[in-house]
Amino acid sequence: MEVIARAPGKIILAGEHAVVHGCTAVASSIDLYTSVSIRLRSEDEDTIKLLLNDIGLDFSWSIGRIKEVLSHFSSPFPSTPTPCSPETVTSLTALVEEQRFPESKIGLASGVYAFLWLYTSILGFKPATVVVSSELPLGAGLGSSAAYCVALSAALLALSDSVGLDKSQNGWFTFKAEAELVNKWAFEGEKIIHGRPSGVDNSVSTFGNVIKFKSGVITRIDSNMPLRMLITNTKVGRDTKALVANVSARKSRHPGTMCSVLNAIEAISDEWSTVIQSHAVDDLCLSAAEEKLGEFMEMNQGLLFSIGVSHASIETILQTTMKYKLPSKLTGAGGGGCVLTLLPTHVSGAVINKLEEELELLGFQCFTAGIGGKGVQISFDNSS
Ligand SMILES: Nc1ncnc2c1ncn2[C@@H]1O[C@H](COP(=O)(O)OP(=O)(O)O)[C@@H](O)[C@H]1O
Ligand SMILES: C[C@@](O)(CCOP(=O)(O)O)CC(=O)O
Ligand SMILES: [Mg+2]
Repeated sequence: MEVIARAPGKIILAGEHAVVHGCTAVASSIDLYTSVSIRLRSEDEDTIKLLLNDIGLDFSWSIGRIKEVLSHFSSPFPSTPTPCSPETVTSLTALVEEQRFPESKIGLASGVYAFLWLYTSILGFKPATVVVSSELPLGAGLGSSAAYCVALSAALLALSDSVGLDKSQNGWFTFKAEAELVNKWAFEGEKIIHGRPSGVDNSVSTFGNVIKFKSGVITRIDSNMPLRMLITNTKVGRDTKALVANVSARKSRHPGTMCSVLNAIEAISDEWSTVIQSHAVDDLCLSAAEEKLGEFMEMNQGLLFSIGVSHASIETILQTTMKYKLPSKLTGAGGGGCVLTLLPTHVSGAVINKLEEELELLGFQCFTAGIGGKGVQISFDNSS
C-alpha cells in the first residue's frame, strides 16, 4: 500500500519576519502542492530510499547504518513531537555526506536532515521508498519548506496508525484532531531547515484557508472578499534561514528602531485582517477595501525594505507594477524569491497580460494561484 500526502504552499499577505519576533502575520494557502508518497517495503529489503524529484537527488540508506548513527533511539515516538538536538543534526550530516551530496546543492541538505529526523521519529526503522515532488518553486518565499515538512509528517503519521482520518472527497482524506500533531511535527522539521521559524508557514499549510497568526496562536479568517494576486518569481535564489538570522542581527544592533518597525508591520497585519473580514459584497465597498489593501502592501514593502530583506530584482518588479498603478510587496523571506501584486477587480485582463509580458521580458516568471483552499490531505493507493 502507498500513502500519498499533499500539502499546499502559502503566501504571506502581511507580517513576514515580524511574525518571527512575536508580531501578527496574515497568510493564506495557495493551490500549489508538495506531494510525498511512501510505500512500505518488506522487512528483508532493509533500506530507506528517498527520491527528491525536484532537485534530482536520490538517497538510499541501509537500516543498519541508520540504526548505528541514531543508536540512542529505542522506538519511534509519533505522538510526541520532539526537537532534533544539534548533536543529532551532526550525526545526520554524516548520513547525508556519505551519500556524496553534490557540493553545488549543499544548500538543500537541511531538507534531507529534516526527512531523516521526521522519518525515524515517527516510523522508526521500517524499510520504505519515499518520493517527493512539488508544484512550488523551491526557496522562493512560497513556503516549499513548510509544505515539504507538512506533507512528510502527514504521510508518516498516516502510516503510524496513531491518527484518525475524516471522510474523503475525491479520494482525499483530511485529519481529525491529529491535524495539530501533523502541524507540530512539521514545525520540528521547519526548525531544522529555517533555524528559527515562527510556525506560520507550517500552520497555514496544515490547516489551509486564510489565517491570522501570532506567537503560535492561529485564528481562521472568514472572508468573502475576492482576492486576486499576481505572483512574480524573481528567480533569485535565497535562503530563509540566512535572511531571518540577518533580521535578528539587525534587531540586536538597533533594538529600539527595529521594535518600532516590527510593531508598525503588526499594525498593518491587524488592519489587513479587519478589512478582509468586514468586507461586504457591494462594488463600491469592494474597491474601497482593495484600495486600503493596496496601501497596506506598499507600506509593508517599505518596512520590509527598511529591515534589509528587499533585493534589486524585487525593486525592479515594484517599479514595473507601479507604472500600472498596481501595488506590490515581497512575500516570504525576501532577498529575491516572489513578489505579490494585488489585482483589483476593476483591472482588465488586457492590462494584466501587458504587465505579465513586461515582467517576463525582464526575465521574471509570472503566475496566479487559487487563494485560501484546503490544508494537508491524504490519499491511499491499494493497487500494489
Ligand atoms: N520538494 C522539495 N524537495 C527537497 N527539498 C525541499 C523541497 N521543498 C523544500 N525543500 C527544502 O526546503 C528548502 C527551501 O526552504 P526555504 O529556504 O525556507 O524557502 P521556501 O520555504 O520559501 O521555499 C530547500 O533548500 C530544501 O532543503
Ligand atoms: C520570513 C518568515 O516570516 C517567512 C518565511 O517564508 P519562506 O520560507 O520564505 O516561504 C519566517 C517565518 O515566519 O518563519
Ligand atoms: Mg521556508
